[in-house]
Amino acid sequence: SQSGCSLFPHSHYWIASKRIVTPQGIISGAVEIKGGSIVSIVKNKDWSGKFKQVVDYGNAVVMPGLIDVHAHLDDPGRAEWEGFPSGTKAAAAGGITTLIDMPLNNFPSTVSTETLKLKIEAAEKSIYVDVGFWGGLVPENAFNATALEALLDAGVHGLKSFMCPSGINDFPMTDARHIKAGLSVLAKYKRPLLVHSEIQSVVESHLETEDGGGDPRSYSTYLKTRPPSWEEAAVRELLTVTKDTRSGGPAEGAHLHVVHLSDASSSLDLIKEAKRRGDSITVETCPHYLAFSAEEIPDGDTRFKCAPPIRDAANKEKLWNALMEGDIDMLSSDHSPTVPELKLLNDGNFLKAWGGISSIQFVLPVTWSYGQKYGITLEQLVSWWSERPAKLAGQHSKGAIAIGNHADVVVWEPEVEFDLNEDHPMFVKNPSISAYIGKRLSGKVLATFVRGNLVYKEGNHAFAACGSTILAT
Ligand SMILES: NC(=O)NC(NC(N)=O)C(=O)[O-]
Ligand SMILES: [Zn+2]
Ligand SMILES: [Zn+2]
Repeated sequence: SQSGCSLFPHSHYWIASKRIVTPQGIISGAVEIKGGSIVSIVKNKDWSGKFKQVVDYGNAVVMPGLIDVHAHLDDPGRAEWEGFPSGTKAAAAGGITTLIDMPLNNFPSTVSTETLKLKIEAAEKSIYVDVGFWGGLVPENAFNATALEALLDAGVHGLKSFMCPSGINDFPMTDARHIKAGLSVLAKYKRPLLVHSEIQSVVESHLETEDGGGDPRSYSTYLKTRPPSWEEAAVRELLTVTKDTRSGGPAEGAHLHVVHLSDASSSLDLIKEAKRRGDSITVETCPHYLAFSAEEIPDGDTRFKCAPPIRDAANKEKLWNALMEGDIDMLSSDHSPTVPELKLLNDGNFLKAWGGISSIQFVLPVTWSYGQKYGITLEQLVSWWSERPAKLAGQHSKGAIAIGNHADVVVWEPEVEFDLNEDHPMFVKNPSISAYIGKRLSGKVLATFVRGNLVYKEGNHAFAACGSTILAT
């Protein structure tokens, strides 16, 4: 390790624990790390006392670092909303070792080789974890295969598009024709298309432009403006093109990933059906849809505003069931912060406030804490937060504690509870806008290693930002 990159600057050492989560099960033993990679994994009886550089974490859990495939770090252009330094410090403090940054909310949006270059320049030397990039699929480039290929050649891991207005002027929405064209290019690269799946219906959008038909400080007013039928309409439309991804189809090799599913009813049923038919499709949901329900969102508390919206408690139960059944494939943060002024916290107007939940540092304890009721296991956490996200983002050397993989590791204590208040070290730029502040959670991150560098330890970060930008090849 270069000096300053690690709080434990050794290039050859062992991480020991009684609970190491591996693809072969949970073992008691040690993980040998050399030159930033995992070189061996040994069971307790085989190693005790033999090695010199051992960090023994006792009963704390050692598992692969989380991979967040959906984060908006807003850099360059809107770094006051988050930015690479604070966003990746928060990620490291939350046990996330890799994140894939979304192509919008930064300015300019990442939709070309030139704008990707700006992203990479902004990220270099200012990231504490590994960071990759999604590129934007927008009307301007969708029918221009040369431009899309250039963007994919330049290293984006796949593309992202919106089927409704994104709220960002230089990131317009796409329709099924654009998506079909994008998929045919992605097929050659075997990379995915991620889609924000809501289609604004004329009648209901009318409500939003008016006053929502009710008190704008009441969450139910906002909820009515984005009904589940918006998600259902989008998924239905998407499925007209995902059949191209089937084996032997014109876009075989491409993959469609539905981001931040909130509707656990018709939209999910359609996705399940498409999977059964052999379409290459996956779906994620986010901790805020699993933690909160519409009924409990206080009037005027716009920290909870996001799109698609958090729905009722019955829907939340269905989301958990779908996750436990394997119908929802993975989790992501959809960390989408802004400055407190745009959340309109004083005004409390749900119709006008910025939509997006600030969460990146908290997703591990949130998933764990709210999942207790459903009996979630450490292996499921790893599957939802590491293994499957790694696969989606084409990160074959990440996502598992396995020999040959990058030494990307989170060490945490599932049983330790804490209050998310001013006493808890927080690294997101604008913590006041996070819906999780004030909650009591279980699951404290002790240490985070990225490629063998101890980048975070009990409230402290490594002196230097030595995360890598990861480009698809
Ligand atoms: N422009 C945004 O970042 N929007 C985000 N906002 C949310 N989720 O409320 C998103 O992912 O759609
Ligand atoms: Zn979205
Ligand atoms: Zn998002």
